Amino acid sequence: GGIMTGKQCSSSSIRYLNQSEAVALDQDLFNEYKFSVDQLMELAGLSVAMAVAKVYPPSLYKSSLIVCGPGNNGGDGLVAARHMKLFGYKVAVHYPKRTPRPLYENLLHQCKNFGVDIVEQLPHPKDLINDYNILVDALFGFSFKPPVRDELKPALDALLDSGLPVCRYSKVIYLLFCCT
Ligand SMILES: NC(=O)C1=CN([C@@H]2O[C@H](COP(=O)(O)OP(=O)(O)OC[C@H]3O[C@@H](n4cnc5c(N)ncnc54)[C@H](OP(=O)(O)O)[C@@H]3O)[C@@H](O)[C@H]2O)[C@@H](O)CC1
Repeated sequence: GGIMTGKQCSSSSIRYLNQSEAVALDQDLFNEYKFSVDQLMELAGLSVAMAVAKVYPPSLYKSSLIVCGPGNNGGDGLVAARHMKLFGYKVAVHYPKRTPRPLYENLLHQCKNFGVDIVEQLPHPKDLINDYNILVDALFGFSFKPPVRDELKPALDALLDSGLPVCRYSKVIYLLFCCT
């Protein structure tokens, strides 16, 4: 049995997964439950958008910036961007390192078609506050190996140094939404 087996979701049993548990859960979802990557990514991104909207409603935090990394975590961010746009946010995506795979290319295409603004060059972290009310961290998931390489350092600095609220997420979010 995998990590999902026999687990009940109740508020008292909710806790964060560590990196190896998140990887194991992923393997369970693929191998035992036969989910596809796009299915899981759509569920993850929608859950992120719903969680963000619950904590930072678009009526109060109108303008959002989602910082997307090169892997599946970045893909979750692209999905979240599309849903957040539908929820009424003004949405911008910064996606500095693009992995040439149809999965990501199609998600980016969908973002553009949904009116998400693609920002190539970020302003200085301290100036982000002039344009945005919240940031969403979709830079790395469980395959991140520190230290961060130079190519993605500016994206990370934006998330660390803006002074804006930053929504961070992990697998646990969509597990919660699966269970409730
Ligand atoms: N598995 C699934 O199907 C699903 C997973 N989901 C989500 O995906 C997350 C895991 O996704 P993932 O395995 O693609 O890896 P992720 O952490 O996003 O990034 C890897 C990228 O980062 C790069 N990189 C690493 N270290 C670096 C460094 N120091 N500095 C710079 N770059 C660095 C690395 O580059 P590389 O080292 O390979 O050249 C690679 O390009 C998981 O946490 C969950 O949120 C959901 O979508 C549901 C479906």
